[in-house]
Amino acid sequence: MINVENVSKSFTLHNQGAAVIPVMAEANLQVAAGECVALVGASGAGKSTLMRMIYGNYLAASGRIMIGDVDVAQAEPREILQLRRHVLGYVSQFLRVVPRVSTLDVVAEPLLATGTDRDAAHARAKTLLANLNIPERLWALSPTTFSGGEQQRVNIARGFAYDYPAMLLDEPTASLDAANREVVLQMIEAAKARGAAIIGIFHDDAARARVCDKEIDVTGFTPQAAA
Ligand SMILES: Nc1ncnc2c1ncn2[C@@H]1O[C@H](COP(=O)(O)OP(=O)(O)OP(=O)(O)O)[C@@H](O)[C@H]1O
Repeated sequence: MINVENVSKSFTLHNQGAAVIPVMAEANLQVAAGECVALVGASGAGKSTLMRMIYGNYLAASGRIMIGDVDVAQAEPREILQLRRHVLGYVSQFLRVVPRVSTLDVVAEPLLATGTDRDAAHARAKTLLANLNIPERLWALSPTTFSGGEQQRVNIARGFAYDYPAMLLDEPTASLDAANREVVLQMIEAAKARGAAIIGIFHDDAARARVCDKEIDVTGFTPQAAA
């Protein structure tokens, strides 16, 4: 489902004399449907950079990033938006929300955007919010004023609302209490069981060992190591 082939990346620091910093070379990675692959490697090794390239936030300098039959490294912005709506989900650590939109609508939005009717979308959103222990009195409020942990759980509910065939998870269990961590791990297991291809960054070793089928050490993609 996800195929990363010979991807490289460098950053040009325009505010520092246009210095070019190569950060990745010859990155290769395959994730089948129903499989979860963990990106591992020391801080600064390039886990987030690789994930951002797969999501299309950073442009790869070369190589192919196939999500189904779309090459994210070559796709037009319009195709990337379409891919993100129907195929590729991304659960970041932080919630980015438009003020004044209710929590229920924030969570239901990916379903409404893909044609689910309002009642069914809201029913699904309510189930997710209840499972993630967000008190019902908060559902009509914007999550802008919620605690860090509440915002993270709203973000997870939103990220899992639509059944994406491919998902990117950036530390989905960071700063969750034990009960909510367990809920999220079960959500990841359920996503795998329905056939989602998942790439995750997990600093929680036990969580990674439980839900991931293999680990890819991105240190192997640093330009010096690949040369
Ligand atoms: N926007 C950017 N501009 C310049 N350099 C960047 C940029 N983003 C990342 N880098 C550099 O790329 C390298 C990889 O960073 P990245 O954030 O991908 O590492 P990471 O493995 O996710 O680290 P951590 O575990 O600390 O989050 C680092 O040397 C970083 O300084």
